[in-house]
Amino acid sequence: MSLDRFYPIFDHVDWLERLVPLGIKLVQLRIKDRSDTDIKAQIRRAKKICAAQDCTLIINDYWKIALDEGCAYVHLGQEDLDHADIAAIRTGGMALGLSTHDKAELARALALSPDYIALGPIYPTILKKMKWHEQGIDRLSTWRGLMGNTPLVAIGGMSIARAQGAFDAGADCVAAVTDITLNASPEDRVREWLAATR
Ligand SMILES: Cc1ncc(COP(=O)(O)OP(=O)(O)O)c(N)n1
Ligand SMILES: Cc1nc(C(=O)O)sc1CCOP(=O)(O)O
Ligand SMILES: [Mg+2]
Repeated sequence: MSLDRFYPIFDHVDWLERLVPLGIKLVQLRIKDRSDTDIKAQIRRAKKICAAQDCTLIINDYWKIALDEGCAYVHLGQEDLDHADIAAIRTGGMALGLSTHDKAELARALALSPDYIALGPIYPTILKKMKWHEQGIDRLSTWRGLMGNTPLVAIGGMSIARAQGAFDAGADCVAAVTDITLNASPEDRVREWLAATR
């Protein structure tokens, strides 16, 4: 399954309702600190929105709810992996994306034959506090060389101006959060991303 080159990430389904119809073909719902009932309701809405727009929906963290709700794709970080049932995810037919930040994490991820691997933070991020220093663009080339044909996602401090450098270094796809959500016009920003990555 090939990934669209533009991979926006949002923390509430309201963002998907507003922005996916602009032409987004790959999106992550990254909900934090909500009840299971609320998460389930948001996932149900997100599935409808994405199905109507032919957009691939990736659910962050909540692999069990995603499985129960018939979702097609989940994203897990290294801590999430400690508690996830990978066999259940695979038996349930879900595709799997994984986060990596160093070579040990990359080896762990590759052993699970994921559908993509994300490397971050490529640049400093203001979204969340991370123990990882910025990786830099060159690290994407290192990952590319170690990953065979597994798709590579660049994340962390990404912007349109920085995207081409990530692609040139070997990324297949660029993920972004605050470049869109903190923009004065998220709609215009999404249109700009789409134009720059198509
Ligand atoms: C595409 C993509 N890459 C990395 C992450 C981060 O996942 P994780 O390390 O589990 O951290 P949280 O996003 O859960 O805070 C991601 N969500 N998506
Ligand atoms: C959620 C997330 N994961 C990262 C990682 O490196 O694993 S960086 C990141 C935040 C991305 O947000 P922004 O585009 O606003 O920097
Ligand atoms: Mg996570």
